[in-house]
Amino acid sequence: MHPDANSPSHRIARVAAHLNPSRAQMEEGTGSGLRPAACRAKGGAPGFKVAVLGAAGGIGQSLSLLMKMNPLVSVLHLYDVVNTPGVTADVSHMDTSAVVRGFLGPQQLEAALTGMDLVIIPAGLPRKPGMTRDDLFNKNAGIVRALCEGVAKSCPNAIVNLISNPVNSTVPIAAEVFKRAGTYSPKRLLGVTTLDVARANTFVAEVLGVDPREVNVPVVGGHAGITILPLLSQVSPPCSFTPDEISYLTTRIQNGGTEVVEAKAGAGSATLSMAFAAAKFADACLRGMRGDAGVVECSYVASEVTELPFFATKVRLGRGGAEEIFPLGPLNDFERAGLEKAKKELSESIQKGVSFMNK
Ligand SMILES: NC(=O)C1=CN([C@@H]2O[C@H](COP(=O)(O)OP(=O)(O)OC[C@H]3O[C@@H](n4cnc5c(N)ncnc54)[C@H](O)[C@@H]3O)[C@@H](O)[C@H]2O)C=CC1
Ligand SMILES: O=C([O-])CC(=O)C(=O)O
Repeated sequence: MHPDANSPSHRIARVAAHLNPSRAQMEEGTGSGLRPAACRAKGGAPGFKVAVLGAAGGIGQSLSLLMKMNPLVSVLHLYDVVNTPGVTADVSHMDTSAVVRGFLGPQQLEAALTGMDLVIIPAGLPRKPGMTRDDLFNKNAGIVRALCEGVAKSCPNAIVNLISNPVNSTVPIAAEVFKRAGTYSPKRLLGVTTLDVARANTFVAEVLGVDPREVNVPVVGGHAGITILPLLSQVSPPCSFTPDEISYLTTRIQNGGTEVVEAKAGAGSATLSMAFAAAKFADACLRGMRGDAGVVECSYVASEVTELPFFATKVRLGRGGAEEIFPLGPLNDFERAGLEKAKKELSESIQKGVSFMNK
């Protein structure tokens, strides 16, 4: 090191270079929060390395903020095809310990993913009023395939939290990508259905007149319309509902996404509640990866609970991802009928994802 390298003027120059990475540096991957080796502000407490793919989007920005607040995260990589320099500069000013780095465009995907422990994927188009989640398939299938190919290449052992819709089909697509790359571990691929549980907890708590934080509703099946199956007979703490309440709650939980899409009237779908749900699920994954006992969340995973290859139920999260998949438990007649309808639609969505990869 030059004898003056630690002089006040040199230190200021170093920090300034870090704070204002030029767009050219960002495009070369030399800026974007990559800290100069001699910079004192190393951050980086022990913890996990997490990447958000689609970090400049409606979900991605709030999710990046929430992951920067998570003390289990030591390094946070923000990747998108647009606007990551701004989001990265912004989030990096939060005085929490995670070191934030931004990555822009496919030529930086490899750098964004190398060394990551957990990859969260909210990249892709959201719905507009009148669309189903399946209407997003044509655009989002290719995005998910390309990003998962990047995961297989650069961080094959990372746990993946997949948010991009239609989740019922994008998770099977991701599984096929990993199988082809020879990196597939069913335990490490988790479709995020936490927002269905958050909505179910909220709406049930409203009906019961209690704090939603005290309520836990298992939601099984998948993540679209009738495939979203709240098990109101298994609510914790135990409670009972009238037939009208069951009908109202089931419909509202299944249509929660559409309720937001219509209220936003063309400006997108759930982003804030989704970022909250994704951050909650990612935190549960990180606690499991750390070795905490008894971390259980609902998730859409490879499963033998039904005859379908993928299904959402409660799973126990551990060091390797979904370590244990819990059975459905006792269902009442209403839930059994709902399950049969859900399975029919789910089966088609799974097949659609697999066929996309076999084209
Ligand atoms: N699983 C769930 O419960 C939920 C899933 N979603 C889904 O999440 C996805 C994202 O939603 P929003 O954030 O509202 O959309 P958005 O349009 O606000 O953001 C999407 C971001 O993805 C980026 N992107 C597009 N192609 C990309 C690529 N190849 N690589 C990296 N980034 C790319 C875009 O540039 C954009 O910044 C949608 O598919 C939506 O349907 C939304 C809510 C709930
Ligand atoms: O409804 C949508 O399109 C977004 C979504 O998956 C949800 O909010 O549950």
